[in-house]
Amino acid sequence: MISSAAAKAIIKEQCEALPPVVLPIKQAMGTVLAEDIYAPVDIPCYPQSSMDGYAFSYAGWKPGEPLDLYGEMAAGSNQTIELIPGKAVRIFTGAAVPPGADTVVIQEKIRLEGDELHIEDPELTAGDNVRPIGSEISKNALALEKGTLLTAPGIGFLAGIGLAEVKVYPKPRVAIIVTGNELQEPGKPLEYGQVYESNSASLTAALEALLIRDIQLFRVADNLNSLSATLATALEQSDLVLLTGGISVGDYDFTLKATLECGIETIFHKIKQKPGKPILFGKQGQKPVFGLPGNPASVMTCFYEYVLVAIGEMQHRNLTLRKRNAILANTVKKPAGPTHYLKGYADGEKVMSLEGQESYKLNSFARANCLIMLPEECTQAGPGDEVEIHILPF
Ligand SMILES: Nc1nc2c(c(=O)[nH]1)N[C@H]1C(S)=C(S)[C@@H](COP(=O)(O)OP(=O)(O)OC[C@H]3O[C@@H](n4cnc5c(N)ncnc54)[C@H](O)[C@@H]3O)O[C@H]1N2
Ligand code: MOO
Repeated sequence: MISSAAAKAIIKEQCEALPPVVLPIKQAMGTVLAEDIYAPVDIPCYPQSSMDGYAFSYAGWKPGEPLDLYGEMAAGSNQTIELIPGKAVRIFTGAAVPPGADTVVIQEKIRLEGDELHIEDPELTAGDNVRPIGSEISKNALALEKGTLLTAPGIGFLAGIGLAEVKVYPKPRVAIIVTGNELQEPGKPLEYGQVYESNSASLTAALEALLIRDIQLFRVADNLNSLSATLATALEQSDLVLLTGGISVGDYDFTLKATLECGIETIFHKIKQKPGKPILFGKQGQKPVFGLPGNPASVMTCFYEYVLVAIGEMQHRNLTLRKRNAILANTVKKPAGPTHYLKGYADGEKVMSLEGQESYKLNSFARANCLIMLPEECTQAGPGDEVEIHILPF
């Protein structure tokens, strides 16, 4: 059985970025640029007033003397005014500062007497309140580098330089296959021996939090033929397959067999850890496949510790949970051997291991904001001890 750290390294090495696609920028949130972007135009592409006020030539003005008012420039106006020294044009924020003018005085700092404009701003200097051509970015300059994660402001920036689409590494299309005869849909009454199916809900929510929207859900009974057929379909229609359940050693656990029938190469099966020991990671060609142990807390732990690593590689970004050290507030015990991931709640420097760590329980996970990582050799840690925590992305 491999260690948790080795498993992460293998996933990172085995997964690769999906081929780049061109997307409308409004669909590119959370993707990573697959090319350098150069500005197609100067921004701003004309000298632009940053305030409501009056534009004039600073050199053509004698402080203390009034300027003659001459016309108006509103934002969006395309009229061409050539301003001669000694005159001032009424101007509004965003409007083009006309040729001949180079400075804007704000309207709070003037006095009007008929058509005479008296400037009452002793601090005013040449060029004030005017955004020069190309002052945000000049034409053909590098706007954003390949590898940049597109955030909301980043998308706005690209729109602001006039781009309608961008070449990015796309988000994966994900298939979730939940297996188990005992599973009942939430909202329906439970029969004897049934459990509510929750893995598809938690996985879908975790994927949607990454803005992954192309998610297909398959529910399959514990039957090798059905599972193999469903897995084959899922592989055809997605970039990443997540199975839950059926990966252990029971007579009705068919996940490993189905992956082999579908030509999936097993990269590893089982990690020296708790929860989630029987996890399987395989690939069909370049397509990653995870067999997640069915217990709901194992599914979530494996998603955040391992599946995120794979999705990050596929999207050309690092999605690994952020790590830091924290001071443990209570006592935890474990046998030497496996790495343990405990549901924890971190508050400032301190972290508390929550009640209810068994892998069938989500009630502690629902209140957690981190996972406490207890390394293989650790057998006990207590109040005041420093532990490594992995911050959950919510
Ligand atoms: N003899 C052994 N038995 C088990 C071992 C072992 O090493 N030897 N490992 C245990 C561990 S650890 C885990 S984890 C589980 C993993 O089992 P499977 O992946 O085969 O999962 P299932 O048996 O199908 O389900 C486990 C558990 O989770 C519930 N479940 C499954 N799917 C869902 C779902 N979609 N929503 C909610 N709950 C689900 C299922 O009802 C079971 O209670 O194996 C141990 N056994
Ligand atoms: O390691 Mo399995 O995930 O508890 O219960």
